[in-house]
Amino acid sequence: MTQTQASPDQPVIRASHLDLTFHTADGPVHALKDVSLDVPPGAFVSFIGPSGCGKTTFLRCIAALETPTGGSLTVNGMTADEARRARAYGYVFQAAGLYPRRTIGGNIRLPLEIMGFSRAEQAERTARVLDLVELSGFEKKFPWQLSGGMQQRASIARALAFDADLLLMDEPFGALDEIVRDRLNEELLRLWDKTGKTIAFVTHSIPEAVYLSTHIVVMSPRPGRITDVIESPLPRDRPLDIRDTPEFIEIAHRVREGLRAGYQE
Ligand SMILES: Nc1ncnc2c1ncn2[C@@H]1O[C@H](COP(=O)(O)OP(=O)(O)OP(=O)(O)O)[C@@H](O)[C@H]1O
Repeated sequence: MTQTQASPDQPVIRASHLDLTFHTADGPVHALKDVSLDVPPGAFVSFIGPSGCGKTTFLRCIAALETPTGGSLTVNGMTADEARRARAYGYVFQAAGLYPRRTIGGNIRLPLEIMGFSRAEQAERTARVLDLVELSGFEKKFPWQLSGGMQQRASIARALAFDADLLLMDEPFGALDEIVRDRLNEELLRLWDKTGKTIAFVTHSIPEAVYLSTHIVVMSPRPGRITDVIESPLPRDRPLDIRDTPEFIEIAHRVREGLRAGYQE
């Protein structure tokens, strides 16, 4: 079983002048343009930008689900393909995507079964990740017996189960109401703090990006470019009411300005 560990001084994600043009029947679609970014180990990086600016495409390049047409990309020092084979990341999608005929435990065990973990290790890992997302006791339930927020937590547990250093999350809480989203944001920060993982997180929400992140990457409308990378001065320990502080409001303002600048270029 290959588990990759990032070395302390090597970026987990390194994109250098990344470009991606889709060739479609209607002509070329330039999705990413000259995207350069280093994501250090343990960072929580949010990607924010208008619809269609290439946020998902960038995540899919990291996961080797798309192939860039220019520039270079490494994940833990490997090519995206190598990183995929080494299972260097877990991927959480907007929809929880749980198999309805499998229990929550069965869903979490599935990738572990495929990877050839022993039954004992599958059981140990499933219990540990269910505890991490506060779903202990729900292992034998089916997805339809859980609320949307709980399903999304189960999908996070599944992505955590093989213990990759990197978690890719594509608008995981976009479909949830604000109260549930707030709670899951708090839980995700706790989980990040506890596990020390690197997280790349796509969102449309400025408060969510500012609340969660150590780094906020602001992107422009298509072709997606990076217009600003904001390093957050907020402390690691963040109660929800930090959102009312002047520091928080100032960062949110800078994100908004970055988004606006992207439209004007
Ligand atoms: N497989 C594909 N073939 C052709 N065009 C594509 C493909 N995938 C994405 N695109 C286009 O590339 C651009 C970027 O799409 P992407 O989904 O990455 O944007 P996004 O920023 O994640 O958008 P949203 O916030 O709405 O999810 C869009 O114009 C989209 O239509």
